[in-house]
Amino acid sequence: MDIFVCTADPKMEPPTLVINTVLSAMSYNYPPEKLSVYVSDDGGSEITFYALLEASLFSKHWIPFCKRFNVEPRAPEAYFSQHCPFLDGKFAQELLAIKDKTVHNQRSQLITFVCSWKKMYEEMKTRIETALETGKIPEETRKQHKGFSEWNLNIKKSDHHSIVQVMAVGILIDGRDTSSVDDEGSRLPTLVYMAREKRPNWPHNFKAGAMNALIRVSSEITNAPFILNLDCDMYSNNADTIREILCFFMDEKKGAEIAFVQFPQNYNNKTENDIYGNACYATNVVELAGAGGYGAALYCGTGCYHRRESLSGEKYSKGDRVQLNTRPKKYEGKSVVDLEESSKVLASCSYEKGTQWGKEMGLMYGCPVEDIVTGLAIQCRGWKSAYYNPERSAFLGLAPSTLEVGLVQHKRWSEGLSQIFLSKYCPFTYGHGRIKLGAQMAYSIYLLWAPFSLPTLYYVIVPSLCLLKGISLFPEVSSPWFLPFAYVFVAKNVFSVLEAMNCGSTLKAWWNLQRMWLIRRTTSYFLALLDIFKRKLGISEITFTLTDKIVTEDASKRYEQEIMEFGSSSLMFTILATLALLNLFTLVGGIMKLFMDFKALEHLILQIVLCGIIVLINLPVYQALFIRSDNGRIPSSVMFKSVVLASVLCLMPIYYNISL
Ligand SMILES: O=c1ccn([C@@H]2O[C@H](COP(=O)(O)OP(=O)(O)O[C@H]3O[C@H](CO)[C@@H](O)[C@H](O)[C@H]3O)[C@@H](O)[C@H]2O)c(=O)[nH]1
Ligand SMILES: [Mn+2]
Repeated sequence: MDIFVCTADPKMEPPTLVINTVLSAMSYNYPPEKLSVYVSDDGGSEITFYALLEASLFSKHWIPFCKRFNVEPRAPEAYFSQHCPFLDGKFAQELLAIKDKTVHNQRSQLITFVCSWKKMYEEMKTRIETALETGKIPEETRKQHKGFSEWNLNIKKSDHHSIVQVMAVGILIDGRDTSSVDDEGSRLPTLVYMAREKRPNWPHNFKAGAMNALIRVSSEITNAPFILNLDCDMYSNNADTIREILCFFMDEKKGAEIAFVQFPQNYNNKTENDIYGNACYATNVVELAGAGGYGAALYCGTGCYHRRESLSGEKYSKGDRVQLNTRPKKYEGKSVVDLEESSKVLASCSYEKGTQWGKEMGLMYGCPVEDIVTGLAIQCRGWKSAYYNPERSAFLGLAPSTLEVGLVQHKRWSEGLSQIFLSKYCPFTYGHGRIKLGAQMAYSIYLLWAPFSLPTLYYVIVPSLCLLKGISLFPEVSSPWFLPFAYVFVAKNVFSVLEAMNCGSTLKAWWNLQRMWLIRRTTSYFLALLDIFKRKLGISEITFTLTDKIVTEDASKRYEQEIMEFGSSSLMFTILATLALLNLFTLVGGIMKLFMDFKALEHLILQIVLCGIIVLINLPVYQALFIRSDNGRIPSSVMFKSVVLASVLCLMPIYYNISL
């Protein structure tokens, strides 16, 4: 099993986060000589390399501890934060009360261990954080690994990751080496650091480029038949997952056709009522599982186990039974230095020139959601994929904890997804005859996110403006045509609430999700749609805005209290505040009109209901505009712009023609 962990920027993705993921992956319950962890560092940062060196030393104590006491989760930060009560006075009292001697001894031994490893972990964390702040690595450590010499020549600063010219492959632990053992004398898994070469004039293809370099480098070093792909913020939360997924791949009847097994993205920082709609209750339990039912689970970029052949571009053909134990082991007999040197060639910019990498081989280039399009292409090459959502989350990651970060992420996603729909990979054409119709449709509900912004914008602008002018758009209450409208509205929402609650959501979380859908569709998806057109016209290029994994203490407090975070003058906030105000103005205007002419209620009722719901859903926006005074409120410049824009919209004359 080769495990790939991708990271791209030591400031936005702190090295301590990366090593937590790495340590959790290294301590899987799986034979260490068959387990390797590869870290791709697109930031080319010496500090990340240093952090990994620290982690490799820490792992010698951590792995045997985890295995001996069978602890979970095995990411130290998460473990210590969950087991803090362990160390307080109450626990000591409970310990005294345990009569059984063996249990008592075991418990007290565990506590001694936890205390000493926690201290050791905290010290290591401080060293790494100091190194990150000062940009300096202790001289002592520098001497410990020749890998640091890579940073002597070319770069001083790793901030400019697009001009970073470091190329390094450092094998920090060589799993073949019988002398690299942990505290208890057991072998350690292999640990490799890779920073592929980057040059200003070569496209580096973001995460897809990093993954492809990892596929090649790992094939040179360990060449395991299965690959687990993790983002740097997603730690393993269950040490037995590898053994579980092997049941899919090695199933006598159906195993051979399985290309990958995808787990849902779950988060360890989610709050009770999921203010930013990250938890995806119904998506994880119903939608993705449904696609998996068609043998076409979507590849979601992290928490996914792959069969190496399928990821490298091979087609599935019936009767092809891969002999897992007879794979060529190219690395046998080669020294670490040789392996590092030969891997560097594979991680260089020019290696892919004139090859099929990024097209037929590896992850696909040219799309900001490389994961989804690659998964679809693999399925169209005849493979099947499975979706697995066990009771205990297999992985836990970090969900965006501010509104802006979440919206930027959705913009990238919706842009990439709709780009697939408009490309030759459109599931209805490319997938025709290759994947089932149900699977094509399952893909399309995501691929059409961006265009869905248009009807949503229509519904939040036009009916409200017409209400203000007294123009009726929907059937009157007494008309038989009123029924279908009312039915669709009620049935859709009742169903949606029941479904969400059934999947573990709370009522408030469902309501919050409705707000997020409204906001996403009118901001992220709309802007994504504009960018898609710009790209079609050749005006803009594809980008990948990294999701920031750290927030200020102040903002993270508000996140825990589920108070929406605005606090910047992003264009998206101007749009959402304008729409919220527009509906507030039109609702007030509409109601005033009713006071003058009560009979109008009959034909304006649906618009009033619609406008009223939009206002209700936007309550946190009005609070952020007018009531709140903390740093997360909507800045006054945005407020000013949106008041002007909403008023202009209200004053706009509307010409209409009733021909009925
Ligand atoms: O040039 C890059 C950019 C990103 N990454 C890594 O890619 C991962 C995902 O980036 P992130 O900013 O966290 O994006 P998310 O939106 O949170 O990621 C989701 O969406 C992406 C596609 O848009 C997928 O690649 C991810 O796997 C999936 O988790 C992270 O580990 C990054 O370090 C790189 O290695 N190189
Ligand atoms: Mn992420």
